[in-house]
Amino acid sequence: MAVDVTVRDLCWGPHPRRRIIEAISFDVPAGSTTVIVGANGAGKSTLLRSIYRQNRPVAGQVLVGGRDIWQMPARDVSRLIAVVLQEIAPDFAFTVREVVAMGRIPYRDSLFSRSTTDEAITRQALADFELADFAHRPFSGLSGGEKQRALLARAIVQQPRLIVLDEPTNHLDIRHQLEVIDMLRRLDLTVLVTLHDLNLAAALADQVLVMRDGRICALGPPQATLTPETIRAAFDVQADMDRHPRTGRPRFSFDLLP
Ligand SMILES: Nc1ncnc2c1ncn2[C@@H]1O[C@H](COP(=O)(O)OP(=O)(O)OP(=O)(O)O)[C@@H](O)[C@H]1O
Repeated sequence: MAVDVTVRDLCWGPHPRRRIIEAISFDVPAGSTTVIVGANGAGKSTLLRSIYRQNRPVAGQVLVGGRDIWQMPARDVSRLIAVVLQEIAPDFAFTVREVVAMGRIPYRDSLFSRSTTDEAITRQALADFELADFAHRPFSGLSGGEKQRALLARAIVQQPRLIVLDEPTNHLDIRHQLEVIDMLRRLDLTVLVTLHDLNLAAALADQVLVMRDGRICALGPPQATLTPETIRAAFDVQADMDRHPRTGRPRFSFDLLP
């Protein structure tokens, strides 16, 4: 079951005189999708790190399902939140099946115990993500897109209530990008995701959070936030917008400012 997320007055910086994100507040209703967009260096990944319990905030709170994640044991958080990161993991000496099965670790009594439930969930995810044919190949031998799919499958077998994804479509071809968006739309989970592609963001989001220089510069449904004015303010580009013929959602093409 999905959980809601509340972020209040969140600030983080590497040392007291340098803040990278400042006074970030927003709510993500249970089961909804919030897409974070912003220029390179705007602070998107830094914001996510405080939400999935990597960077302890210097001020503010992150509540997931009403609980402050910085007051919870790490193991409990790992049953609540799954993370798919932008950096492809270094070349593990593991097979694809082993990498996907790692998502079950928060449910194991010991690192090496494995239940038949773990096996069944892992097998299903390998099939759902079209990874069954690669299951026994080394993870390191996969293409960038195949690795990304394996890391998504690992997040899903974790059976989280909230999934946090940093640029999950980065290495994917257009069909696999659309499949990831479609999968995220169908998940019965709360989704928090950064995307650089504003057309994908508009297609997926219930809510868009636009960041600029470590702060929120727009927050709300895509029709209200992904406007040429906001895009110009956040990215310094000119955006021409029309509506998608089937969904009515915003659709863009871009140019450098004259
Ligand atoms: N631990 C750190 N120490 C110092 N600076 C940091 C640290 N972490 C992040 N930064 C800086 O904070 C800024 C925001 O980085 P962040 O990775 O959050 O941006 P982003 O919006 O995710 O960018 P991109 O779209 O390029 O992935 C960058 O200038 C980065 O160098």
